[in-house]
Amino acid sequence: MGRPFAGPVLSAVRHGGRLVRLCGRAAMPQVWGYLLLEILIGAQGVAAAWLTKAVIDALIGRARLADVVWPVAILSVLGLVRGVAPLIRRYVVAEIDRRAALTAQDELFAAVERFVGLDRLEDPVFLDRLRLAQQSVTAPGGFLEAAFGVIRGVVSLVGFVGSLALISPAVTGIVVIAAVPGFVAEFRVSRRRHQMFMDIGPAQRREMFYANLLTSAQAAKEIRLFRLGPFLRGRMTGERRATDAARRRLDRRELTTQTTLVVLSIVASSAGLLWMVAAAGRGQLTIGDVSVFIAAVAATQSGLTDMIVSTTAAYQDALMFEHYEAVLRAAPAPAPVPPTARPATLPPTPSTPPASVPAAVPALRDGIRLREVWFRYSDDHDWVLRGVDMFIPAGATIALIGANGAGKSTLVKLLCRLYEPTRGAILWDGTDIRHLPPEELRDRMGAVFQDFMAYDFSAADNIAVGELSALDDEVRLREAAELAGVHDTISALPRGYRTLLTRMFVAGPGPAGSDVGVLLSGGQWQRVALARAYVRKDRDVMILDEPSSGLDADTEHDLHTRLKDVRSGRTSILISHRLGAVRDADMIFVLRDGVVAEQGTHARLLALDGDYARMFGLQAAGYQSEHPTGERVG
Ligand SMILES: Nc1ncnc2c1ncn2[C@@H]1O[C@H](COP(=O)(O)OP(=O)(O)OP(=O)(O)O)[C@@H](O)[C@H]1O
Repeated sequence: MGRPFAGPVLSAVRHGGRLVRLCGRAAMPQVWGYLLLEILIGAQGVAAAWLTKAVIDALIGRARLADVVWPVAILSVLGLVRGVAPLIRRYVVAEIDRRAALTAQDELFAAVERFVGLDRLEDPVFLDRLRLAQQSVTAPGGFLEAAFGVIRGVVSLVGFVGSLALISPAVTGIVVIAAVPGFVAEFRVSRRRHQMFMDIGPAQRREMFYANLLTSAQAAKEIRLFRLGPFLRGRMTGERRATDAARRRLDRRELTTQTTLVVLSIVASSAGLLWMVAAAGRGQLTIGDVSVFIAAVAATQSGLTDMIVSTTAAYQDALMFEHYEAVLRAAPAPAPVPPTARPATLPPTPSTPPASVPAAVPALRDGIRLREVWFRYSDDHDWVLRGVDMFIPAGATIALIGANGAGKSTLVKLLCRLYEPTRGAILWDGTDIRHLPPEELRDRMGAVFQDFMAYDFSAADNIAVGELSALDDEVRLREAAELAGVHDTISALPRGYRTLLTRMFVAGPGPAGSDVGVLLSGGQWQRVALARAYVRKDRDVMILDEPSSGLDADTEHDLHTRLKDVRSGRTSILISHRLGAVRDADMIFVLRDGVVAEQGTHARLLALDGDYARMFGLQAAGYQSEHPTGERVG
């Protein structure tokens, strides 16, 4: 075995060891029980063969019935073991699978949660690895089944090969040596299969994307209207055909390998049979010997084949588990959580505590400074920010404006530490936010993002996700909804705040006949997202990225007047294309070409007669021309 073969095998052994430890952590008694069962199943075959020989030889030697009672009784017990043990084994493996998969899934998602920013979740290589990691732990018991199958095979083979060797060392050698090429070939196929899984990852992800699109209610409007169905189906099946072709190539290789293995073993067993017939003819073997020999050759061959299949399956699972370990390794180590600081969670509390750190971010006193901030999403992307200098005074309401793609949303994502500046720094009262615990920093902020989430939860839960401590606090939820102007809408729903804002998970009509999921309009959803931000209105910094784009004129006006009262004395960052909505801000920043091109109050920027004045003039002119009386508006 050369280095290129030994390296992956050793690494698979290491990963396999960790996979066993994972199963042990999740279901230790079951793992031990399973191992004992496999040893028992492996040993019973050999014992049965020798007991059968004893019975046959005794009967041929005209022994009394009493002499064979015990061997026959033990044979019956062994028969029972052979029948029942596999059933128990199936149950135990399923139980190990359930427990270990639960632990592994929780650990995996806890690790994903610990990544500070979003960059990993936007990295296709990482996403492929994550998918393989998820796949690798859907049935961790599968690895044990394969690995313990090898142990069972070893126990059984040692017995049968030993028995065979007692009768004919030469035949034993032939049978064992005939299996070696199969072993090596199967390992090679295994490695290729693992590589194939990696290679087809992107195509599988695209296929999944098309499949989800074709069944998404949101996408259905455009798919029906533009008749996109056949086009998307064509792309989906195209991806499937490509992955199927890769699988087929490998299946053919495996078929060739396994056929060769079977032919080799049949040749070996035929040679053994010939020898045995000749030896029995010469009177060198008893009938009992013949029975043991036939059982041993058959068992050795099938045992070797099973071992090859089990070993390569275990090898394959261990290689796949490497992806799970890589994700866990890449995630920052979990920080200890003070027992009292544990937040309420939605949905039910995971068994592993979420990453958190002791409070270390002080309330904002002076302000947030962006110092020469440069940013691009990756080395392959263009610069979005090219040296932004900006000071956001504590307690002020500031507005960010600029053309589409100017980098406004990017800038606020940097403030939340969802990405790190490529160069420069963001200072929270003079401290670089990279030195602050991200969870604590985010705890000091509230936000409505442009692409806010519409969760398939109830209305109450949809607001409470902004502040989980308010989950059961109807007064706070209602207050937030009132501020966002959505209380009346929610109250009028069939189950008020407990109405599901989705039709995905409705279980059917309840006693009141009102268990219907309700779909909200775009503007209503936006108000729910606003309520989600308002429920944490006491936070130091509130970010509202296009909070009013879907709102009607009355609500938009309401939102901005209320925001001032609600946030008075607290820092707010407002992004909007409707300049009328931001004119009252204490400071307006205009982003252009990756830098702050203009800054000042509304009046100052108008006086400056730059971009802001031009854009404001355009919008104001639009309103004026539409005004029925022709009077000035603004
Ligand atoms: N996750 C991302 N990965 C790569 N590029 C991105 C990502 N998000 C945004 N961009 C790019 O960064 C640039 C700035 O985007 P950003 O969303 O910050 O602009 P914006 O000023 O908020 O625009 P808009 O007014 O249209 O909302 C755009 O060119 C966009 O394509």
